[in-house]
Amino acid sequence: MNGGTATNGEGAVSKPPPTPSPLRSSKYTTAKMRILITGGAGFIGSHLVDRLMEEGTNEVIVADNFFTGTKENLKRWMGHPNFELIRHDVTEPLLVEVDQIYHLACPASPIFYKHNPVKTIKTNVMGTLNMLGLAKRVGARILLTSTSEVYGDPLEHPQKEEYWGNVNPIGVRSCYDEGKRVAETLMFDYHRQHGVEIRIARIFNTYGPRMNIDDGRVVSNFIAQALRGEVMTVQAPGTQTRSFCYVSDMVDGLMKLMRGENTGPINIGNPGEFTMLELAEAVKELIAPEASYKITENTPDDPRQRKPDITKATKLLGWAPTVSLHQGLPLMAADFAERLGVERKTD
Ligand SMILES: O=c1ccn([C@@H]2O[C@H](COP(=O)(O)OP(=O)(O)O[C@H]3OC[C@@H](O)[C@H](O)[C@H]3O)[C@@H](O)[C@H]2O)c(=O)[nH]1
Repeated sequence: MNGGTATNGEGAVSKPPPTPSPLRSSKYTTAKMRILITGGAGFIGSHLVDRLMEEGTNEVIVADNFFTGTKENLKRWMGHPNFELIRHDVTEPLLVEVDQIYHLACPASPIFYKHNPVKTIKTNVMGTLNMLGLAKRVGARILLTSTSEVYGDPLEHPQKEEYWGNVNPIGVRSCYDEGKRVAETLMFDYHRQHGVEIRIARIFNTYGPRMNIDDGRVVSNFIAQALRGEVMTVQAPGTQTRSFCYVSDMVDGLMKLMRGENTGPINIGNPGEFTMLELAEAVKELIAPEASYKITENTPDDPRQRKPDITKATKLLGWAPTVSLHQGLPLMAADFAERLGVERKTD
């Protein structure tokens, strides 16, 4: 918990955060931590819920508006005494007494976040303001899942946290990348002005079981297409690169960041870098040798390269990814095949 006073960076001291209700430490409470996860019904959020619930000592509250998340992802925990699910949109204020907030809520697939850009930027700006207001009121530590998209179409490669990015402020991706940049600003202003304990993760492309099958992102598209016997759609030119992190590694990094002493921002991602053509080849090799691909039209402002420098995560959090793309793709394909009802040859 956030115990003492904090300086606002200009020498002034802000008020100490409120102490939790005395009932929280009564003998009837078995949970050590009460943790709110916004977007907890989504892909990364639900894996984080699993990890926190499996620890057995946490009470987990999920707030989700189910725009891209689903109850299905959480069905394992429904009815568990340490678990609560609230249908809630973070653009509205939320009042719950918690110790930690993992603030993940926001559509993350470009086709979804561009679908209603005004809503996306509201989610990033008002949603983060609301969660910071909550953190301030109850003295909770808050972690924001920011994104590699804050680096835009990066002119430095690989991307270090010190790089300020190359972002188009009026483009079709701006609702997301500028939205997350403002969210980071809000986090630091609440930290400096009000002493809120913040953590910022810049997460790079993440994949794994439970991604929406028609999510629109590249790994889910290629796997779903390969399993359905469709042609994989490599968007031009195909030489653009991404670095793909398996979801269990991502969750591990987020938890280490939340529990460590560094505010961040810290890059969490797998530095293995692949062109989209190489990714299509890997899906062919590992999942469906008969699959084929075609080059299709790309969308505006698509970053040409992306690869995290994870020196900070390694040094400050003792974190590094453990699952390679070649190990992770078949695990995700098994989940997709099951959900699609596709029989796969296992020889
Ligand atoms: O079917 C497809 C989909 C996408 N692509 C390409 O694959 C690359 C990656 O695209 P994705 O849609 O998966 O994701 P992006 O890297 O553009 O954005 C992502 O960045 C990091 C996170 O914050 C978000 O998950 C998301 O915004 C792009 O170059 C895109 O052109 C394809 O080649 N084929």
